[in-house]
Amino acid sequence: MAKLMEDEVFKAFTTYAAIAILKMMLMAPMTAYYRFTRGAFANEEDVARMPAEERKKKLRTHPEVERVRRCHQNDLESIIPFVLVGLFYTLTGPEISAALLHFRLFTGSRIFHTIAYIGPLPQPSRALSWMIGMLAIFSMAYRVLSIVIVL
Ligand SMILES: N[C@@H](CCC(=O)N[C@@H](CS)C(=O)NCC(=O)O)C(=O)O
Repeated sequence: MAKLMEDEVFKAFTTYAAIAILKMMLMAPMTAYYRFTRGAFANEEDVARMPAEERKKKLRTHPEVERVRRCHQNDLESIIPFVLVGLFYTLTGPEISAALLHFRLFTGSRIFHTIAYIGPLPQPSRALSWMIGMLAIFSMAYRVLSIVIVL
């Protein structure tokens, strides 16, 4: 394990995986921020301390809160596969330049995806950033499978 931690590709992977995971985790406090500022809560107990006439009004969905939640959901659909496939890819011993290209493209694309989703920026900016992230994962998966495939 200590030896793995000295490997340049593994260190690069750990760096970018940590950035992507932290970005994804930021979506939770961002959801909370949107809930409070837009006054849109999900559970009875969240509004229990509010005056009775406000309670019903605040127990609702809000388009901007839902947008942040969809963005968070999309991160989960993309960043978890990146962390798993990226780990397998790292273990195949790729060139550092190729590995960095994959990790940077993926992480950059996810940061841009969030900006495009929350902004919101006009399409196809979000779709393109999502596609770049997916391509990076598929390209890593292709290398993994072409090296280790056992059927
Ligand atoms: N679960 C996604 C699958 C396809 C996807 O991830 N599309 C990208 C590019 S259009 C996206 O940002 N979808 C919006 C979303 O997941 O809320 C969906 O329902 O749209």
